Parts: sequence; C-alpha cells; structure tokens
Amino acid sequence: MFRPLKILIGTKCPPTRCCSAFVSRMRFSNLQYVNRLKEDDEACAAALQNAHIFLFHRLSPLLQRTEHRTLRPTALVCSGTEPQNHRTTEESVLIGCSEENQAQFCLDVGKNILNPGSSLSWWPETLNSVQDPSPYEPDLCFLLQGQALLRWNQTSGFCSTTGQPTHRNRAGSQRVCSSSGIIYYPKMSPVVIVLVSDGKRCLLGRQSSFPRGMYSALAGFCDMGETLEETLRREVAEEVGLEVHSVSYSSSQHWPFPHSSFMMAFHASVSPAHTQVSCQLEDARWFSLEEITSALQVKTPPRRGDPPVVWLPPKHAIGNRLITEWRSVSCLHYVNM
Ligand SMILES: NC(=O)C1=CN([C@@H]2O[C@H](COP(=O)(O)OP(=O)(O)OC[C@H]3O[C@@H](n4cnc5c(N)ncnc54)[C@H](O)[C@@H]3O)[C@@H](O)[C@H]2O)C=CC1
Ligand SMILES: [Mg+2]
Repeated sequence: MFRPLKILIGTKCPPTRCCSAFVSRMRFSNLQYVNRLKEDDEACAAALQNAHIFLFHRLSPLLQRTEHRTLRPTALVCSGTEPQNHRTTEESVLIGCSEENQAQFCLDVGKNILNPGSSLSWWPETLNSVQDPSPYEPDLCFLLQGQALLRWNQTSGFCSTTGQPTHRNRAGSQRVCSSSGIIYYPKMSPVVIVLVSDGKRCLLGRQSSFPRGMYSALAGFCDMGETLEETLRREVAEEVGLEVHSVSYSSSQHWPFPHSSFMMAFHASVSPAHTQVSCQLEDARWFSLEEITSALQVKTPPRRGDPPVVWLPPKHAIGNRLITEWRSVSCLHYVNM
C-alpha cells in the first residue's frame, strides 16, 4: 500500500527556468548531477532516498491552498531513514534538483492507465481557480515537466516495433524494449502559436473545445517536414484565410496538452487592406486595444449563468504572453503618435 512519508506544505519553490537560473545551475554542477542520475540507476535510487517527491493524482498535480489563497504543490520529503514502498521507487520520475543538489521527483499516486486522457481538460480546473497565480508561477514549469514525464511513462509501456513491454530506467527519462533493445525517449509535438496584427487590432480565435468565452492566438501543429515559418503561414491561411507578411519570434513554452506540445510563439502582421477573415474555427475576430485591455483584466472564466464575457489564456500560458506583448507595443505606439 502507498504510505506517505511526510507531507510538506508550501515546499520551497524549485528554481525558475530563466537564463540566469540556468547559468547558476550550471555553475553549481546541478545539471551534471541530474544527467548523472539519468544515466546511473543506482545513484538515482540513492538520490530518491533523500528527495522531494511532488505528488500527482491521475496526472493532475496535487495542490494545496495557502493562507494567501494561492496554490502550492504538495511534496513528500524523504528523510532516508524510512523504507520506501515499491511504487515510490518504481514509479517516481526525476524532474531536477534543488540548488542544494537535493533530487526532485514526481509520483502519480492515482494513475489512470486505462484512460490516461480522462483527467485532463483543455485547461485544468485547478489552474482556473488560482486567484493570484504569481507565487505559483515558479513551480509551474516544474509541474508541467513532471506531468509530461509521468504521462509519457504511463502511455509508453509497449514497444511500437515488437509489441513487447518496455522497461524504464530509474529516472524515468528513457524506456527500453525488453525484446529488441530499442530505446525510447520522451516525445514532444512542435506547435506554432501566432498573434496576427493589422497594425491597430489583433486577431484572436476560439475552438469549440475552449472554455466558454475564451479567445487565444491562433495555433497549430507542425506537419512533418515543415519549417516553423511554413507552419505559421499555413495555419493562418487555413484557420482564417489571411496571408501574413512579416513574422517575428517571441518565446517558447512546454505545454502538456494534448500530449506534450512544444509551443513556439510568434508575432505576425497582415496588410490593413486585407483583413477580411474567412473563419474555419468556431469564431475568429479582430480585437481593439481597448477590448484587449479589458479582456486582460478578466481573471477567471465566467460561471454558468454569468453574462458572456471574453477572457484570455491565464498569465502562465504563452498565448497570454503574446497578447500582453502586443498590448505593450500598441500602447507605446499610441503614446508616441
Ligand atoms: N499555451 C497557450 O497559450 C495555448 C496553447 N494551445 C495549444 O496548441 C495546440 C495546438 O493548437 P490546435 O489549434 O489544437 O492545433 P491545430 O490547428 O493543428 O488543430 C488540431 C488538429 O491537428 C491534428 N494534429 C496534427 N498533428 C497533431 C499532433 N501532433 N497532436 C495532436 N493533433 C495533431 C489533429 O487532427 C488535431 O485535431 C493545442 O494542443 C492547444 O492546447 C493553443 C492556444 C493557446
Ligand atoms: Mg489551430
């Protein structure tokens, strides 16, 4: 039976993924340490004895509300003195380590192998209920990584060539076919997300699968053989029938839906003379600076029975970042006019 060792409420935030964090992590050999744990099963098992283990239930992170109404991940703190049960040692996946070289793992205590997608909505309810996501944000990329790795391990139990079972290494970072020795690594699907502007307005769309009232930048999966620029132009043409004429890169983000996407975000513009939308989505329309400004203030989705309101992806989604960047540049433009 699963036996928690000690529940830590409000555990210390893992480092964020900003460039400076990476540089300092390199300096203190943290990355080399994590790489060693991925390659050395014995070292990884030893590290697990004194690790922080972040808990998930059916792929959703187990969060706790703090006294400030924010949400924090729940972690077991392993002291190394108590024996660990079979599931903890066999199913925890390594996601990194702290500045003090304490290993950090994730463990799904209620995994749902038969229907692994069932617990995931397009946007997790728990994230919608965060009143002020800022203190939670540093944990988010960590949790998304853990969720993706747990999901990949849960759904990659068999070799797609031989049909035989695959076995994971201790860290959960690779799986090997028991019959052919083929090695499998976690997979991601590249996705382009693009905010199209006509100089004064930006174009947002919604799919029927989006939560009610939500609009976001246009997005689409890369086809095999395509460049990012080709995907971008194809998706904009397919979804709204427009031709973009300038493209600039913004940033990127791992996104767990539907099966670990790697989102690459761009701004693009169309000629103000050619803005007629031919929509293949549930809806797509142009938004003015004023409309975007008020939509960015809507922090929670409308509840059933509330009047319709446009709301945008939350702060930690890259769609929000694109829209916020566009708003800042547009505000500057108006100030300078
Ligand atoms: N983080 C953010 O701010 C946002 C993230 N997204 C994410 O972007 C992703 C792509 O956007 P969509 O408009 O849905 O893409 P899309 O416009 O390419 O349409 C989805 C369809 O593409 C096909 N497809 C091709 N390759 C696929 C693959 N590797 N995995 C799944 N389906 C594939 C399927 O038929 C699927 O129904 C979605 O997973 C969505 O969660 C979308 C908007 C905002
Ligand atoms: Mg799309």
